[in-house]
Parts: sequence; C-alpha cells; structure tokens
Amino acid sequence: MRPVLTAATFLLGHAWRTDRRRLVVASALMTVGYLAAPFVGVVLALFTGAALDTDTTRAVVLALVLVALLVAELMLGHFAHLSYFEVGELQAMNLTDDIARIVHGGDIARLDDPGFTQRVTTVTEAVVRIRGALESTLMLAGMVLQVAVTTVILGVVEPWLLLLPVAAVPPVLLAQRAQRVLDAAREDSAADIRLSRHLVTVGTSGSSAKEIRLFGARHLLAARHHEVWARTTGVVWSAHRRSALLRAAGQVWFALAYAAAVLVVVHSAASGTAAIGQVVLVVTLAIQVSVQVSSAIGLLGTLQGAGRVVEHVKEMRGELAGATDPGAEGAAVPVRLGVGIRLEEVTFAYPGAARPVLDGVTLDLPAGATVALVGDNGAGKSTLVKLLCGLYRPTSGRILVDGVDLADVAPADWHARVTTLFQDFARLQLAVRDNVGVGDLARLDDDDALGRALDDARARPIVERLPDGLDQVLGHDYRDGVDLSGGQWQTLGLARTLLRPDPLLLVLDEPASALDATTEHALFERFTASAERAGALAGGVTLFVSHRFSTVRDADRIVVLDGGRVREQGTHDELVAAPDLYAELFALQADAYR
Ligand SMILES: Nc1ncnc2c1ncn2[C@@H]1O[C@H](COP(=O)(O)OP(=O)(O)OP(=O)(O)O)[C@@H](O)[C@H]1O
Repeated sequence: MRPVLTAATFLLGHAWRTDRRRLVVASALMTVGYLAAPFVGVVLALFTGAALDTDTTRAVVLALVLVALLVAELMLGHFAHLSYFEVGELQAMNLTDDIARIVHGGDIARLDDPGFTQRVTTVTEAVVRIRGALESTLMLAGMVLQVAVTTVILGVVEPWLLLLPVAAVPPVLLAQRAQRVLDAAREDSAADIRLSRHLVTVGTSGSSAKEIRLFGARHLLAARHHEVWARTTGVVWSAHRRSALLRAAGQVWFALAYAAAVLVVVHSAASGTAAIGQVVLVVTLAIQVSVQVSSAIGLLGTLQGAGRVVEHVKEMRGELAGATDPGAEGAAVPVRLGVGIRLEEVTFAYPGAARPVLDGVTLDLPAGATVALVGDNGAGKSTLVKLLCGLYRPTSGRILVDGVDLADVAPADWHARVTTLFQDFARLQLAVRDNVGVGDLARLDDDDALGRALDDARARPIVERLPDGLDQVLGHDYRDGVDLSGGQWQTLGLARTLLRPDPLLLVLDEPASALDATTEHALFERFTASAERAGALAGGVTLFVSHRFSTVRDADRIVVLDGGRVREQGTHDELVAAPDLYAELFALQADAYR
C-alpha cells in the first residue's frame, strides 16, 4: 500500500502546485460523475416502484432523472480528462528531468556501474506510465467515494450487505501480490530489455546499416535479438501467468460474495420483507460494487507501479544528495596557469574492475605546453583524459592544477575551464547553433563568438552551405534535418571545443581517427593555433591523443603510456633517439608511409 500512498501524495501534491484550478475542476467533475452511479440504482428502484404502481407521471420524471444521471456518469469523466491530462504530461516530463539530473549529478563513474544503469533503465521505461497515473489517482478517489456511498445505500436496504466491500479486501491483497510479481520480473529482465533495444537500434538504424549489410550480419543480429527476446518474454510471461492467477483467485472470491448478497435480498423479497424495487436496487448496486472493486484493483496496480517509479526517483535523489562532494565548496581554480598541471602517483580503477587502468602515473604538463599522449589501444589514454577533465576522481594519488588539488575544487568550476573534443564526441541532432554553442552556454546566442569559433575550426564553409545557416537542424531523423559527413561533424565538434575563450586545459582525444593523415594534421594545426592563443592568454595546457606520429611529433612533450604506466616521455627527437617503444612504433609507421 505504501507505493500507492507515495504515488498519490506525489501526484496530487505536484498537481496542486502546478495548476490547482484544473485539479479542483477535474476533482469536482469526477466526484459528480462517480456519485451519479450509485444514485442510478436508487432512481431505478424508485422507477420500478412507480411502474409497478402504474404512476406514469412519477415514472416519466424518474426516467428523465435516470437519463440525466447516466449522462453525468458517462460524460463528466471526459470533461475532467481535459483538465488533468496536461498536468499528467507535465508530471512525466518533470520526473524525466529529475532522472536526467540524477544521471548528470554526482560522480560520472556511477554510469560505469551496471546496477545503477539498470535502475535508470527501469525507471526511465516506467516513467511513461506516470502520464496516466494522475488520472488513476482521481479515479481511485472517485471509486472509494462510490463504494462508500453504494455501501451506505446497500446497508440501509439490508445491514448484512455492509459486508460486501469487506469481501473486496482479499482480492485487493492478491492484486498487490500480483503486481509485485510483475515488477520483480521486469526488474530482473531490465538488462535483457536494454540489450534487446540496443539490438533493435543497431539492426534498424542508418549508421550501422552499411556494415550489417556488407558483413551479412542481419541474421546474426536477428538471432541474437530473438534469443534475448525469448529470455525476456519467458521471464515476463511466467510472471504474467502467476499474476493473472492471483488476480483471478481474488475475483472468483468476490463473485461468490456477490452471489451471496443477491441471494440474501431475493430471500427477503420471497418472504415479503423486501419490495421488488429493493431487489432491483441490490442487483444493480451489487454489480456496481463488483465493477468498482475490480476497477479499483486495476487502478491500485497502476498506482503501485507509479509509486515505485516515484520511490526509485526519490531514492536516487536521496543518494545523490547524500553523496559527499568534497569539492562543492572547495578551493578556487587558478585564473591563469603559472606552473601547470601535475599528476602525482595517480592510480585509477573503474568500479568493479579487478585491476587498475592507470597505475602510479606521475606526470607534469607545463603551463602553455602542447603535450601529446600516445600508446597502444587500451593503454589508458582516454581514461587519463577523463581524470584530467575532472569527470572521474583518481582511486589514489592527486592531480594538481598550479598546486591546487582537483579533489578540492568544485567540479563545475574546473569543467568551466576545460574544453574537450572526445573520441566519441556528441553529435547533437539539434541546430548548428546548439552544436557549437553548447561549448560555452553563455555564448549560445552570441553569433559573433559562434562565427569566430567556426572560423577557428574552418567550419564556416560547412555552415554557409546549409539552407538555414546557424539555425539549420542537423541529423536525418528530422524532416527538415540535414546530415553531415563524419569529417564535417568533427569540424563542428572542433568549433564547439574552440568556443571557450580562456581554457586552462584543451584536450583533443583522438577525434581524428576517421580522417586521413593530411586532414588529421590540418585539424591538429587548427587546434594548436587556438591552443597557442589559450596558452598565451591563460597558460592553458594542450593535450592531444593520437596514434599518428606525424601528428604528435611537433608537440613540446610526448608521453608514451604503456599498460597504465608512463613508459617514456620527451620530445620527438629525444624519444626517437632512445631505443624504446616510441622509436619502435615510429619506425613501423614511417615504413608504412614509405
Ligand atoms: N567505462 C569503462 N568501464 C570499465 N572499463 C573501462 C571503461 N572505459 C575503459 N575501460 C577499460 O580501461 C582500459 C583503458 O581504456 P582507455 O579507453 O583509457 O584506453 P585508450 O588508451 O584510450 O585506448 P584506445 O587507444 O583504444 O582509445 C581498457 O582495458 C578498457 O577496457
């Protein structure tokens, strides 16, 4: 019952705060609509009496009243719907916002925890159900009122009938149990549901279509999808079967109670202690109690589901509030870098991983310098970048920015001075303005600043060719959207990175892997030209990750990572002269270009 109360309190409280006038109008219309139903039985009984007495005038008047009550019962709910459906939509949207806040609040490392992502999937899936939950709450309140009034009327006719709603308690309990069975099955299958959705996306989206067709992988994906689907369906189906059996048992129990009620009043009529009108009243109202109870059980199920979503969101919100953020009120980020960024014995392991990805990394990134990070796949380069950007905290060791420990700095303050183009940079299917402007939200509507960033990234010709220029929506998922080539997306990503005026850390994490060597070199040149400005302005450090030695050779310092440790570092000439990994890999690449 607790989830139901949680849902009702949240939904009514939210509706009251959002639009109390609509809530009051909806409640009033629904109350009248729900009260009409038991009085239909009363008027029908009176009408039967009038008809048996052949009192035509009374019968006609009662028939008209009956019609009015039936119209109220059938229609008022629709008008109430007009009042509350928008509030219901708003509630789903607010909860979705809450979930996004929870996902983006706190430590980003939580997104590497399968337990956390699974809970987020479960809640995000279920949040659509919130849309109809306000309606269910109002309907349930109407039902409770209806059952109360119906019970009083039945009790007046025959006191034994006061027990009829009590007979509804076991079905309610069984329905609750049934709902728990379903919820548990859904939670158990959340990972498979996520996998199934991923397989559908891979199998149907344009971005993966080429490879799937060329490799003839459609059948493999379909087979995997069927496999996951069969597993999920197996679990959910068996839960549905158990749940249906539990609900059916409750309803059979209530049907027996109903039959007993009708027998009681028919017996009274047969013995002359009750009028025929009263038999009509009891048959009509007792049927209503059965409908009311089964509807209320359904509504309770909906509200339990909604309540669980609200509880999950509250729980996650609580965890977020309880998470200690030592940097929230902490040290200030230097305005400009005098010394640089230093990593001291930094070790990092992803949550749940047995071995650290970075192991005792000590490294100096001098102010204003351009540093290249190289190493084999999986050496830990991107992880190091994520730590430097303040997205993850070292498991042990420190990252010092001009002597200030990043752990003591409010993450948002550091993020405001970092600009990055990641390997898997975001392609926002929004306007060009948003794609670039998100790099510095304060400049989202500053066309001059956006223009400068586009020029720095040499992205202006791309935008000039678009029909709506800066306001062109990108992505082929929209009717008026225009899709860009991989290189064009990258160039826009670079413009986004270059929008910030005075970053202390500029990072390019191998976004150029899809480009040829010449284009990659040009991209890095554009980036380093801006980086030099940032270096001169604020002593910003420029860090880029690349596998191409033709690109990294001009860096002031090259750091070679190997198995999560710094293997060697120095200038290109120093490293080529040393008989180690860099010289070996450089020779291999140089041979390939000969
Ligand atoms: N989110 C994550 N959760 C768990 N392990 C991860 C995660 N991201 C990376 N790893 C693991 O950390 C190791 C280092 O990955 P990382 O992406 O830092 O390497 P990299 O040097 O950037 O590789 P590449 O050159 O292929 O981009 C890999 O073994 C990878 O499997």
